[in-house]
Amino acid sequence: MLLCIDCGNTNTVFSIWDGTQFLCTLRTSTEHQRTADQYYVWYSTLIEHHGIPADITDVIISSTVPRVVFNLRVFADRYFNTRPIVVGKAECLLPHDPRVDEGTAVGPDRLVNTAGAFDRHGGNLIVVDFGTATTFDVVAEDGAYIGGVIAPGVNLSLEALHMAAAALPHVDVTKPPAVIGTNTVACMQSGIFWGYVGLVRGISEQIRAEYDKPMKVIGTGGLASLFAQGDGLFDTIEDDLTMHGLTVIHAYNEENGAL
Ligand SMILES: Nc1ncnc2c1ncn2[C@@H]1O[C@H](COP(=O)(O)OP(=O)(O)O)[C@@H](O)[C@H]1O
Ligand SMILES: CC(C)(COP(=O)(O)O)[C@@H](O)C(=O)NCCC(=O)O
Ligand SMILES: [K+]
Repeated sequence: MLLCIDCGNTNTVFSIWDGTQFLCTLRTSTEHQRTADQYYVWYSTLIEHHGIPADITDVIISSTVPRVVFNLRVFADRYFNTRPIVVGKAECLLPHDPRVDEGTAVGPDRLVNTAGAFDRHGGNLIVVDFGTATTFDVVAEDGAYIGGVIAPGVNLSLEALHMAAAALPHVDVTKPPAVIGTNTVACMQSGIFWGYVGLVRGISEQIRAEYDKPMKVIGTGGLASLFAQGDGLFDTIEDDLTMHGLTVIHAYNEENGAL
């Protein structure tokens, strides 16, 4: 079985792929001090709790935080006796190489989203990922990542508002009942929710105009389903897109003898 690890700047997600389906998905906060042993204590406790028959033979890692990769490699080696493939490293083949400015280190999460989305939908796509940052990944006709947009994440923007303004409280992201807020919290929620709806709609439209071919828009990441309520933003929402991309890249490496 394959253990897929997607480490973002906020959360690290583990998912076990049995070749047909994901058996479980475990989420922990991303902390660069966490050791291989700490990962295992957390992982094995939950696996046992859920009664998952997990016989891990392979591990694939995508991490937007370079510092955590060392301990995740040790974790794979010590507890599963396997050498993981790490997306973005030379050892990991990609179905399509990105076409970006020379010297650009594209976020591995974006390469993985690209591979996952192309596998499901073919080319000419915009993938919108609501993570710590809100990213737009443009997938060309042939499946290559050709660039995109990086905007501040939804929670990051709310947090910045709270930190910078003495009278603004900490609030949760939610869809407010109206655009015109009649109290402070409602005003902030409106600014964030409708602000991001406008951002996603506007940027998607501008990408489409620049790209000049019909494109599908796919939403993913923790908050995508909330923004799906902002009608017509996405053609589809796929919460498991990054995990699916990891299985696609793993299979590609296996087929091409890189494992
Ligand atoms: N279902 C959810 N509802 C509300 N907030 C969420 C949900 N899932 C994730 N978040 C928040 O969205 C932000 C991005 O989360 P995540 O997608 O895990 O980011 P990353 O991949 O960058 O680690 C975090 O601040 C997280 O707390
Ligand atoms: C843009 C990101 C911070 C998004 O990370 P996330 O929100 O998933 O934690 C990450 O993809 C990254 O560090 N990218 C490197 C720069 C680039 O992709 O061009
Ligand atoms: K992400």
